[in-house]
Amino acid sequence: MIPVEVALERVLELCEPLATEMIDLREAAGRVLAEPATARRAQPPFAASAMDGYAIRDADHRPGCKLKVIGTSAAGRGYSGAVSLGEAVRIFTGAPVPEGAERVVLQEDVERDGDTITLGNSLEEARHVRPAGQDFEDGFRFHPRRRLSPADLALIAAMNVPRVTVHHRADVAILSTGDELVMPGETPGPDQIIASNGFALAAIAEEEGATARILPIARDDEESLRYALDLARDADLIVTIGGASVGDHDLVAKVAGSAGAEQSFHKVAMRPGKPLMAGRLGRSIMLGLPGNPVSSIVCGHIFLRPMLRALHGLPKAPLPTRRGRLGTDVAANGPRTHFMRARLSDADGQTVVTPFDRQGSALLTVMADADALLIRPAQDGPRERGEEVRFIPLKTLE
Ligand SMILES: Nc1nc2c(c(=O)[nH]1)N[C@H]1C(S)=C(S)[C@@H](COP(=O)(O)OP(=O)(O)OC[C@H]3O[C@@H](n4cnc5c(N)ncnc54)[C@H](O)[C@@H]3O)O[C@H]1N2
Ligand code: MOO
Repeated sequence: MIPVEVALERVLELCEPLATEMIDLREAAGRVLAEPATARRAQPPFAASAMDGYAIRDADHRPGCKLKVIGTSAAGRGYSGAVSLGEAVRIFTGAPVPEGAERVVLQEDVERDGDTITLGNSLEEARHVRPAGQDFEDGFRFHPRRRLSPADLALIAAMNVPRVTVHHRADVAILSTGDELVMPGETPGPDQIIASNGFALAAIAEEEGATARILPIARDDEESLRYALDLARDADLIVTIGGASVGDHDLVAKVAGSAGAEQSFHKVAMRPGKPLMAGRLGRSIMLGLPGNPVSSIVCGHIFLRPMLRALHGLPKAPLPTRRGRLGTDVAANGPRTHFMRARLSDADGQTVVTPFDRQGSALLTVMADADALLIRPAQDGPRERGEEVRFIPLKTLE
């Protein structure tokens, strides 16, 4: 058994950024730029008004000053002339500030009578002009090391960049193994259960921006497993579920090995998730997850997410952890890092992490309710309520 950190390093060694492709910006949400986007113009490209009002000279900015309105500058249709002393141009938010004008007075601060405006007594200090290039200059390079967010897309669009170069989405093939499994909606025999884990793993993969396909269930015989692995041979990542342990029917390592898989490791000092394995099979990376539902989902978070991030071009790193206070006493931990399913709450601005009483690796109801995985390091002693602990949030957007 190797420690979780070492196992993660090993799986990440298998993951290099995928090839790149150019796509329309409209398709780029959640993708990772493989090359910087370069602004093809400054923003704003001209000094622009930040308010609706009148563009005037600084020297005319006095209470009671009377100015002649000589034209209009609207967004998309500027005023081509210049503003001299004693003159003003009607201007709207986003419109180019005409030559000569140095500030914009709010329309609320003037009185207009025909073509004349009179500045009021309480004038604002602010110029209400956005200088050209205030947001970014022409040639500005943008290369965030994150999945493109809604704001990132708007920024790239504003840079007048309609297409971007990104890493391919990882193609993840998910393969459940076991004679006991049938798909939801089928009629299980008396000794059968529903293959549930693939749905969680596919969703985790898709949340990370990968495409996921759930392959037909492989039976507990070598031929069926070989056939299923063959269906997955074009995948970037093959995730097998079950058949990873030491039972007579746990054939994944054996069949993958005879198909030419190079195993990086098998068995990790973690709970749940001990019989995890990883390696390479042909052009694919292979991640063999234990069959117990909670084990497979926890391994999906701890290993699959960082692997997909690396394949998509993000830095190789464990999932970020956060700090909180224990909501209850916990007993000493054993030799494996324990990822305890836990609930988060808030007390006086501090996050409180309370592990569920029931931690069985077959309890999907508990896993589904968990807000976080409380991390209990291997061999950690007993801990008391209120002590600081680390956890991995699972439901970040709620
Ligand atoms: N003698 C030992 N027995 C076991 C050990 C061990 O070290 N020595 N490890 C235990 C641990 S820990 C785990 S975890 C499990 C994992 O075993 P496998 O990966 O071989 O998984 P299976 O035996 O195939 O299945 C375990 C469990 O999960 C159910 N399962 C499998 N696939 C799915 C699926 N896609 N959806 C829903 N449920 C699934 C399966 O029916 C079993 O109930 O081994 C322990 N045993
Ligand atoms: O490692 Mo198993 O995943 O404890 O249930």
